[in-house]
Amino acid sequence: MPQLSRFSITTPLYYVNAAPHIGSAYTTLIADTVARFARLQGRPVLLITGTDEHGQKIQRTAQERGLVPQQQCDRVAASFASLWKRLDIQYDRFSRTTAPRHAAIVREFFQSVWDNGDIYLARKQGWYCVACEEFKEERELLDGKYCSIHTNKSVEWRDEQNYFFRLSKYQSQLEALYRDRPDFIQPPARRNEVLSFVERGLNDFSISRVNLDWGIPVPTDPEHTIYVWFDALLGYVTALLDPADEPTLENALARWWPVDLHLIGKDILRFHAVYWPAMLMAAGLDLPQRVFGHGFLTKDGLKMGKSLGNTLDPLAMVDKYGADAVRYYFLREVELGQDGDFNETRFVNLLNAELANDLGNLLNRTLKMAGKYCGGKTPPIAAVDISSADALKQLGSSLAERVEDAYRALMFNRACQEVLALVRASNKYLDDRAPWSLYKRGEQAAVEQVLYAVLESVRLSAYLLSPVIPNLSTEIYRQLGIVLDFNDKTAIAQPGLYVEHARWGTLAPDQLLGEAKPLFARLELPTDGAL
Ligand SMILES: Nc1ncnc2c1ncn2[C@@H]1O[C@H](COP(=O)(O)OP(=O)(O)OP(=O)(O)O)[C@@H](O)[C@H]1O
Ligand SMILES: [Zn+2]
Repeated sequence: MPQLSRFSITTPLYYVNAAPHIGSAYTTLIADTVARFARLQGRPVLLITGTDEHGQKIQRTAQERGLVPQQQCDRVAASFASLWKRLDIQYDRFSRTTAPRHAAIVREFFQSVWDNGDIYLARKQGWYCVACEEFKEERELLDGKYCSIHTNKSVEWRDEQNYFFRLSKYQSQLEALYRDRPDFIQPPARRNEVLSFVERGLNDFSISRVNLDWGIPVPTDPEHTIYVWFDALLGYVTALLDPADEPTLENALARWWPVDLHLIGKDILRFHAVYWPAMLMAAGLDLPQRVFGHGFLTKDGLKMGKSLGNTLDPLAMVDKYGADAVRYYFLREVELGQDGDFNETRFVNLLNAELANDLGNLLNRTLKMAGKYCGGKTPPIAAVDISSADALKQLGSSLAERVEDAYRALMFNRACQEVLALVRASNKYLDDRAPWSLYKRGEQAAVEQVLYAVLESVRLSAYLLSPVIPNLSTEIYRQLGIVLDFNDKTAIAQPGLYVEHARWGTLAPDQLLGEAKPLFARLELPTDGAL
């Protein structure tokens, strides 16, 4: 069997200024779904997430809470890791920028850019948003000098000696990159944003701070601390080290570099699509394959964020509704790249309609019929004996290809809708063929054919939705009498499994079915106990 290509994906390394919220969970859920789909196909996968722990934002937050910065970092990093567990996120690496190995990587990288002549000392004046950890152009600010992302934080004037990175030197190389690799930045709206930013002309940016000790000292001048973003982006590289590796760039880049996909929110697009590739060029390293900047989850039109505090608590959501429900809602409901406003009533209605009714009831009523009409076993027929004109066989046979395309294009809502189309067609098929009447008329062969076609369609749906709803998919398989745990990375990556399970017609005849149980309990509409 040919070796399938490796796949590496990153989420942002989240600031540890506050516990994670549903926005941080959103990016991580998507990344996990992409990673799970690649694993399902048998590809070697590395999913990187982690935390960005340096800088003034963290130092100040720790001060406000009466903690030393490392305590603040340890507490919040742990809350991220435990949320990912609750949401069934299977990351391979959790990169923390306060790890000593990371400092070694940053020093080596800085030195290599320094040796390339791309770092110099100069005076920096400008408006700084501590919540963004970014200098802002005056024209970008709201009235009263507020940050346009952190609308409750006013920017601060800075005038200091900083080390600068010669970004301007990479103007034409960056333009060539965007031209030659039109897919480097996605979706197109984000690409256009970057193109027009770069067209205006790139300025060198400062990569050190003075009067800040919470960070990594500049190797050539320890009075200065490396700018948090210069350090944080390299957290992706540190994460590539195997635990036993010496922390050198060579070791880090040996296996998984370049990263296939940096998945981020649109707030940090410039860092990933402009600064980061230029930094890599300066160090003579390969560039990542693609950067996807998704939209914001909003509340009343404003980006939910830790700094604004207008967030939803993902733990409360998981406690109330379960991980699969949360995963399904965000992947199915929001078109990646667009903003999405969260609405709990819509959440409940969608899950009731699609998971409880369309999918759950279909499985339940078909299993009950199989219990009555086929002795609790899968019907004793083979898929090849079902006519190729059969509606479900037809739809099911081409489904994997469409769903694969959708996952590859990161169009999860489309992937879910494609599967849902088979589920809905199965419900209609069952109603139209009415196996209960066929049974009364003694048409056993027809009953078996109908039940096989529906059960097999449910199985295929569960398989293809498993990157989104791994627990429900495992439960569907169990009820169908098939042992496969979609949270078991090794089990799902067995060679040949994808080819076998992603096609229509895999369900074996005459096998004992599992016990039928309601798959997904209907949710109550929110009243006063709303999230
Ligand atoms: N409202 C949101 N919608 C979608 N993604 C979000 C949202 N908020 C944060 N994210 C994700 O988190 C990343 C930013 O991480 P960060 O740690 O800065 O979180 P934050 O909540 O935006 O913090 P702050 O409000 O302090 O800026 C974004 O690029 C995106 O991946
Ligand atoms: Zn800001």
